[in-house]
Amino acid sequence: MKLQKLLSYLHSLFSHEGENPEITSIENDNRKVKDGSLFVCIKGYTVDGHDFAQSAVENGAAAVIAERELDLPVPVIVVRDSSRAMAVLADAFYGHPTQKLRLIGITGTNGKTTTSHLLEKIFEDRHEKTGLIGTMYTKIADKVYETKNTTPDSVTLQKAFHEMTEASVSTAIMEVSSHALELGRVHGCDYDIAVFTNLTQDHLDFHKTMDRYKQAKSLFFSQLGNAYIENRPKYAVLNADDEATEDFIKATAATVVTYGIDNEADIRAKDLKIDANGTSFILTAGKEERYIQLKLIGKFSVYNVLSAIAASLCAGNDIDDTIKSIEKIKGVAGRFELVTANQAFPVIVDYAHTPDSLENVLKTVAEFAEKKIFVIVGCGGDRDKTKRPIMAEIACNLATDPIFTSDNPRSEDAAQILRDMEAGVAGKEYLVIEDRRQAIIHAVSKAEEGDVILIAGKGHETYQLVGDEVLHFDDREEAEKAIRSRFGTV
Ligand SMILES: CC(=O)N[C@H]1[C@@H](OP(=O)(O)OP(=O)(O)OC[C@H]2O[C@@H](n3ccc(=O)[nH]c3=O)[C@H](O)[C@@H]2O)O[C@H](CO)[C@@H](O)[C@@H]1O[C@H](C)C(=O)N[C@@H](C)C(=O)N[C@H](CCC(=O)O)C(=O)O
Ligand SMILES: Nc1ncnc2c1ncn2[C@@H]1O[C@H](COP(=O)(O)OP(=O)(O)OP(=O)(O)O)[C@@H](O)[C@H]1O
Repeated sequence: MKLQKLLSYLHSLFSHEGENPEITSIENDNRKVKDGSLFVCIKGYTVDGHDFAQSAVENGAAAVIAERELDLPVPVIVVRDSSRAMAVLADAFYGHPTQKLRLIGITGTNGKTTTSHLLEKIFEDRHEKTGLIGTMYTKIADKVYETKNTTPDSVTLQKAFHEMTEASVSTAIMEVSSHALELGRVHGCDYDIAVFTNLTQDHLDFHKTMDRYKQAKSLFFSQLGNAYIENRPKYAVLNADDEATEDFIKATAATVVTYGIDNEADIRAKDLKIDANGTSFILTAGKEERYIQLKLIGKFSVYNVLSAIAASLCAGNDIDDTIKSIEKIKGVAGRFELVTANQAFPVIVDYAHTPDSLENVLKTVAEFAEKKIFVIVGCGGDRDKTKRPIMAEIACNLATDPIFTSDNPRSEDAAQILRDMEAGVAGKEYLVIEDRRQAIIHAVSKAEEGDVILIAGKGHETYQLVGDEVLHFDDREEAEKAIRSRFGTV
C-alpha cells in the first residue's frame, strides 16, 4: 500500500504530500525492519523507540511515524500518540480484517483464558474454523504460535487476524487485557461480542488504582458499537454479579446480555452442586431451562460457562448444541488440573495468581477436602506488590497448611518477596520454603488420604523466571516426580 493512502486513515492533519513510497510492512522494532517498512517509534517502558529510527532507516525503512520531529532522509510523520496511530494504520494495512471475522473479545481479571477456550470448543464443534489469541498461544486454524503477551501489540494482532481471514477462519476469539485497552493495542478491532468476566484486584503496578483499572476495562464496552456495521449487531455480555457491570452498561451502546448466579440475569445458574468430580446446575436462559452436568469444578467455573453460553447464544448458536459442547470439556491446561500418579489424595495445579482467584480456588477445594488443605503459593517479582500480603492472608485463612514459595521472582530478591507476603500474616501458622521444588516435595511427603494439595500460580507455565534466566519448571511434572518418589511408579 502507498504511504499516502495509508496515512489517509489517520486524520487529514497527518497527510503527507512529499514522497509516496510503497509500504511493505509496518514495524515498531528496528530489528524487524526490511526494505519499504513503515517504522513506528514507540516510547516504551524500557527504551524509547525514537532512538532506533536512524537504524530503522539504515535497515530500509521508507518512512517513520514519530511523536516528535526527527532529522531523517525519509518522510517523518509526527502524531500525538504513535501507539494509537500504529493500531489504526495496522488495521488499514491488513485490510480491516476484523470486519471480515466474527470477533469475540473477553476481558476481566480472571477467567479470560478459560472462557476463550470454552468458546473455541463450542465453535469447533460447529465445524467452524476458529482463531484464538490469548495467554497460552495464538492459534490460526490448525497452526499454533507462541505468544509473549496475552494481547499482542496492534501490528502482531492485525497480522494474525489477516492470516485468519486468509485461512478461512470465521470466528476469532481473543483475550483482551486491561494493558492492551490502556495502551491502544486493540484500537481498530471490530468486536461483535464483548465479554466481561469480573473485576478484582490485580495489575495495580500498572493501573495504580482500582478505579483506573476499571476505566481501562470500560474502554472495551464504550468503544463497542463505534465501528458498527449495518446488520451486524454488537453484544456486551456482562456479569450481573459483579459491581463494575453497572458502569459498563452505562458505557456501551451495544445490546446488553447479562449472566449470573446470585443476581437476576438473562442467563442464570441455580441449584449448583459441586464435588471433586464436577459441577451441576440448572440453567435458565429466557424461557428455556436445562440441567447441566459439567466436568469442570467450582462456582467460578460456572461463571465462565455461563459467559461462554451467553456469547454462543449471541452468535446465534443453538442452546442444546452449545450445552453439549460445554458438557464434554474436561478442562483447560493448568486451570484446576489434577495430577494423578497413584496417590491417595488430589493434587491440583491451578493458575490462580490473584487474590480473588486464589480465594475462589481455595473455597472450591474446601467443598470436597475432608481433612487438610495444603496450598503452595508465591507472588511474582516486578509485578503488583500490594497483592503479596493479601494473597498470604487468603492462603492462611482458607488452607490448613500454607507454604509460601517462589513464583517468577524476576529481577527481585525472592526472599524479600516472601517477607512481603509474611507481612500480611503475623501470628498465623505457615511455612516458608523458598525453593518451589522443595515446597512441592514437602507437601507431597506430608499429605494423607482425605487431604488436598493445591499448587497455585503457575498453571500451564513451564518456567521459573529468575533474574534474566528462564529456567524450566513445570508444577505438574514436579508434583508427579514427588508423588512417584514417595509412592513408587505403578
Ligand atoms: C508494560 C508493557 O506492556 N510492556 C510491553 C511493551 O514493552 P516496553 O514498553 O518495555 O518496550 P521497550 O522495550 O521499552 O521498547 C519500546 C519500543 O522500542 C522498540 N525497540 C526496542 C529495542 C530495540 O533494540 N529496538 C526497538 O525498536 C520496541 O520494539 C518498542 O516498540 O511493549 C512490548 C512489545 O509490544 C510488550 O511485549 C511489553 O509487554 C511486556 C512483555 C509485559 O510484560 N507486559 C505486561 C505488563 C502485559 O502487557 N500484560 C498483559 C496481560 C496481563 C494479564 O492479564 O495477566 C498482556 O496483554 O500481555
Ligand atoms: N470466573 C472466574 N472467577 C474467578 N477466578 C477464576 C475464574 N476463572 C478462573 N479463575 C481462576 O483464575 C485462574 C486463571 O484463570 P484464567 O487463566 O482463565 O484467567 P485469565 O483471566 O486468563 O488470567 P490471566 O490474564 O492472568 O492470564 C484460574 O486458574 C482460576 O484459579
